[in-house]
Amino acid sequence: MTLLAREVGIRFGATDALRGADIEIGEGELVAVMGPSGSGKSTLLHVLAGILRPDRGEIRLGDRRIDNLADGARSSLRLTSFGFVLQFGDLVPELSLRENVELPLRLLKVRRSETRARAAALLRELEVEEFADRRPGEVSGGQAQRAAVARALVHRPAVVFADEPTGALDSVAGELVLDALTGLARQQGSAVVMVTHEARVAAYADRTVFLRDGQVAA
Ligand SMILES: Nc1ncnc2c1ncn2[C@@H]1O[C@H](COP(=O)(O)OP(=O)(O)OP(=O)(O)O)[C@@H](O)[C@H]1O
Repeated sequence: MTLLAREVGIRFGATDALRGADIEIGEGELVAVMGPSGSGKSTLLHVLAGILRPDRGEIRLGDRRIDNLADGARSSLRLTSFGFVLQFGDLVPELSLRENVELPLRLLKVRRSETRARAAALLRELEVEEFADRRPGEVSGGQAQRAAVARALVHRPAVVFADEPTGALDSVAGELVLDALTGLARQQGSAVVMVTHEARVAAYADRTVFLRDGQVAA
């Protein structure tokens, strides 16, 4: 499904964070978003993902307009169609890596046996199986972030949003996370929208979009 933002604007007080931003992410496409600090990268991600509601413009997922959905419908859309990887893995600290990865499927009421099998397969593929029963605080940052990648992809979302997914990692751990994120997304046909300030990270994407002053540069 294509994710499309057209003429999107949002203002925080006196700051126009987005000023008529246009972007289209094709089905299964990996797009990096770059631009100076304050240019609106994170805001664009949050608007595309239905976390922030734009003041103007529209967002569409496939043929469905999603920016004007009620809060409940937007939450359930996020759960079914989107996955998230943030800079500092936002895994639930009280749950094991395995339980964190299973969480989206449990919320979606997928059968228990299938939930277990899918989470286990991803944990194995991302090479964090041996730490699966530890909590996020008991593994390295890179291991936790790979579990966050598994959690973002386990329900095979249409789009995964990643905001500086390797920002807190050294380059070796960062590469493992990017290999995992982009490799799995390509394998299962999930699109990725990834905010980064590093060209090395953007190189994993099919295409890079540049933001400047709240607009997508041509
Ligand atoms: N909740 C908010 N309240 C007020 N201003 C905000 C808020 N969120 C973002 N802004 C402002 O909107 C503009 C865009 O912010 P945004 O975080 O999207 O930029 P960014 O390109 O992701 O920056 P960085 O690379 O530094 O993370 C900035 O001027 C920022 O100060």
